[in-house]
Amino acid sequence: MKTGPLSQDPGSKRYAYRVNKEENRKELKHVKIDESTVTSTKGKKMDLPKKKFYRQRAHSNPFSDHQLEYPSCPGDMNWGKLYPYYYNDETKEMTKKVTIADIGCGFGGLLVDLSPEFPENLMLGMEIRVQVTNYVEDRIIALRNNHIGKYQNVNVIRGNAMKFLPNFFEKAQLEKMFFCFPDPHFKQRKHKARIITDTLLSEYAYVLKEGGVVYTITDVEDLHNWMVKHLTEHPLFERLNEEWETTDKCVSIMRNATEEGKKVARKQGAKYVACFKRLPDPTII
Ligand SMILES: C[S@@+](CC[C@H](N)C(=O)[O-])C[C@H]1O[C@@H](n2cnc3c(N)ncnc32)[C@H](O)[C@@H]1O
Repeated sequence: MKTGPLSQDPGSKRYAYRVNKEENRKELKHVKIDESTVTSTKGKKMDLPKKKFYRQRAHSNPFSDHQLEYPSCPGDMNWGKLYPYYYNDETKEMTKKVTIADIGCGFGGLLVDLSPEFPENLMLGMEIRVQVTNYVEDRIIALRNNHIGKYQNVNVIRGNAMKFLPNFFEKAQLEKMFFCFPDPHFKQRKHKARIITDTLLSEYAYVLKEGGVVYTITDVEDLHNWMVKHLTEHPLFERLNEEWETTDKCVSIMRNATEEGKKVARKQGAKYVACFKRLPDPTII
């Protein structure tokens, strides 16, 4: 499937918009945006990207070969490019690691709202669709440009979370993983494409630290029951109770921040939440 700007009609407004944004992205994506870069763009506020120019098919097959780029192991990843504020030029080391992941982050609303709430944490969105990832990158570039020093702790990569998670994260690296309004894959024969399955839960348990939390939210009751069943049956997760949910600030952010969550709210649909704690590894005798 062609998804780049060249797949569009070269005379269209969308084509021109995408080409322009692509140039801007190439120039600023990995730059440490500070006072000097803003001066070079003449101190102008940047417009936030417009979603209508990044439209793409709603679903991407998680089993197809997307020619994705991924590191052979977490240590091979160039994290300084994504979070230049946290890269020490002298030691050539990152000063922090990613501890929060938004799996299937869509248009990035959760990351943007979590960023100021967790200024000490680096957060990464992983998104499989190209244009949607481009949108989040452009959104972060504009936010960093318009609010100097802010939004430095969030970024996004195009990736398939069902295939390459341990290539990006070490064992026990993450504190929180969000699964917000994941694709429901309604038909029974498509259930294997759901992002919560027994096998994948073992991978999520691997990258989550003890006491870390998996957050799930959906408007599809059947999917909610599926996620609760699989997480409850998994030996390394334990459900957190409603009282915990009402006091945890991420739960209220997750209910309201994401684009899908807003859509559901507009339609006055139900939102089903379930959160699970990563248990300690059992002792092997
Ligand atoms: C229904 S949308 C929800 C987006 C966002 N979390 C929200 O709540 O607004 C699900 C997103 O997950 C992405 N996605 C699906 N499978 C994925 C995978 N294996 N790896 C990464 N992203 C995936 C889709 O492209 C889509 O943007």
